[in-house]
Amino acid sequence: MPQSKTDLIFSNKQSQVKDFTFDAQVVEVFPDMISRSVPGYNTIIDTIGRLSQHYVTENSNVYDLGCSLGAATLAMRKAITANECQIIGVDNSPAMVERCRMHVNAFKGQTPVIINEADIMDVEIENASMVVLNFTMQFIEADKRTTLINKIYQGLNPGGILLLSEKLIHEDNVCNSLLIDLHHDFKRANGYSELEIAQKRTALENVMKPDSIQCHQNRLQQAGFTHNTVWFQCYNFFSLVAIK
Ligand SMILES: Nc1ncnc2c1ncn2[C@@H]1O[C@H](C[S@+](CC[C@H]([NH3+])C(=O)[O-])CC(=O)[O-])[C@@H](O)[C@H]1O
Ligand SMILES: O=C(O)C(=O)Cc1ccccc1
Repeated sequence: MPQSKTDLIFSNKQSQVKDFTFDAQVVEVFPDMISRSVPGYNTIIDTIGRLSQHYVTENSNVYDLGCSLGAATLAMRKAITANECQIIGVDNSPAMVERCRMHVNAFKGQTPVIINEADIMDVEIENASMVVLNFTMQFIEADKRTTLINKIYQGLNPGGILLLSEKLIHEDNVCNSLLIDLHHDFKRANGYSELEIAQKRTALENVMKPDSIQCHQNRLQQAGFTHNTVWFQCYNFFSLVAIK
């Protein structure tokens, strides 16, 4: 990923903090924002690449839903060894899609990549060996999440894998506060001020609604996934894999 500008979006006091959107201003600083805000982000991207090497099969589709600037797509394109497959990245932010296409075109790779500007709720999933939802489902309305996971299950081939990463809430209030405090410490250690932390929290309040790990696992089981395991957790962020 090319060098990114420093995220200063929430550094000045705003009289009214607006709901967070993935606009051109966010795109400009996104790599810096996500790596300073999400513990383990780079580990997760590396692991997505590793998993794609194992799970992506010949003549199949690979989906990166909510692909942002294409970090997961590029990690998979580097790692995939199977022939005749394609990666389909999807994002509904025009600014993200434009920059993502630039990133994808800046590197060469064996596996073809298509970046579609669309709502992931409208995308058909078919003949998939791997689907990535890396910190995207938390932005989908809660009542649509079951439909989305069911659609992914239906579109996966037997043996196919879903990688799902999300911010989480802990069902126990004391543990939940502890995890949030540790996340805020992490942000402070990465140079964010109290004002930046507080204003971003307000901006995300209406647009990002995390579920508990238990809620995610129940949804996956109800969709038909018989195997799933959390492979990563740091504070209130986790990543799991589910296999059909
Ligand atoms: N309904 C939707 N349809 C399509 N895209 C959507 C939708 N809702 C949100 N998005 C898109 O989902 C992405 C979420 S960021 C994913 C990081 C990436 N996966 C990464 O591995 O770097 C996570 C974060 O910033 O916390 C944004 O680009 C939105 O435009
Ligand atoms: O910053 C946060 O608190 C997050 O939850 C992570 C994040 C990262 C990038 C955009 C939106 C949320």
